[in-house]
Amino acid sequence: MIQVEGLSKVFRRPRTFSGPFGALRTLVTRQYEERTAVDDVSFEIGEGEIIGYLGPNGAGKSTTIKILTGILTPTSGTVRVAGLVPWRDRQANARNVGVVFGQRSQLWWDLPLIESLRLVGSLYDVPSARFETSLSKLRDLLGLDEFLGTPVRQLSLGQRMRGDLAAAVLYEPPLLYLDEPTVGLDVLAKEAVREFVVETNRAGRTTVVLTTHDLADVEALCKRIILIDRGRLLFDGTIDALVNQPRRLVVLLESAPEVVRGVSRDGEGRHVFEIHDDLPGMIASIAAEHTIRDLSIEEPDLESVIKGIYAR
Ligand SMILES: Nc1ncnc2c1ncn2[C@@H]1O[C@H](COP(=O)(O)OP(=O)(O)OP(=O)(O)O)[C@@H](O)[C@H]1O
Repeated sequence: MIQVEGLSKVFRRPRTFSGPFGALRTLVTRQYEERTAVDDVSFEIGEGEIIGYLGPNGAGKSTTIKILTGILTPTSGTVRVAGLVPWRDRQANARNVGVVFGQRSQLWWDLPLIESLRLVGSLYDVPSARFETSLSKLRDLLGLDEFLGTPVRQLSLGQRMRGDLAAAVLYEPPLLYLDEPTVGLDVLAKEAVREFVVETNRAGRTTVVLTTHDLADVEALCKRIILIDRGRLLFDGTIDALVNQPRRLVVLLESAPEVVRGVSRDGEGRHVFEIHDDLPGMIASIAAEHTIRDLSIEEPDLESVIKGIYAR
């Protein structure tokens, strides 16, 4: 469904000067600085997958999504989305994709939700019978009835998000980009969004690319994740492969030596050992040479594993 090969995006913006006459200096010097937002990234996403596209703030996630939706042109690399080059075939590509940005609505602020949905239907040339069937399914699935006649600006965040989701899938695109779809929502509303994504993916084999900082979304929805940081791809694989790592023994020693059994002290003065077999034997051999102040056993969880990858 999506093929990305050697994708890079470098932004070039005027260098700004501060201080007295800074604005004038910015104007007259015309110096530019470059920022590489996406740096030689390659991946493939198959039909029907739900992928978590993750990274810390400024990692390059939105820039990648903007390239995949055709809003931005890359500096180099090749991209195919359902066989199309998104920035060249922008209109055809737009028909293949639904997009939801959690931080801002795509709906018409002053129109009742139903009118916004009708407009989306006509913009995407959805025949009226198909529109009505699709709308009636979405009314059930997203519980739209109680606020279909309400202007979008009066909707609560959770209602607005349900409206945005409906607009994104009304024309049944094979591909859905969700950018922080649960940001700011309460627990129940988050759950409703996740159920909707699972159902949409299941019913129409819709491919979903999800960017989020909420790892509960990722654990609920994605089998596979792609991690990027500072524009570079750090990991591409299943969550199972990430989390299925040895448990760890964390030890705080009285004398805090630099190295114990080949393991260096970390920034918090702890020694962290991978547990492969005989845990009591491991503890006994450490205790034979050092006084143990504290010890604990850590199960690998997605958050700590991801933090570990970012820290590398
Ligand atoms: N239009 C632009 N002009 C210049 N620099 C930009 C532009 N858009 C993004 N950047 C820079 O590119 C880098 C990647 O930004 P991007 O928005 O893709 O990150 P992100 O992973 O989506 O972050 P977040 O999680 O905070 O939304 C950042 O350093 C950002 O400042």
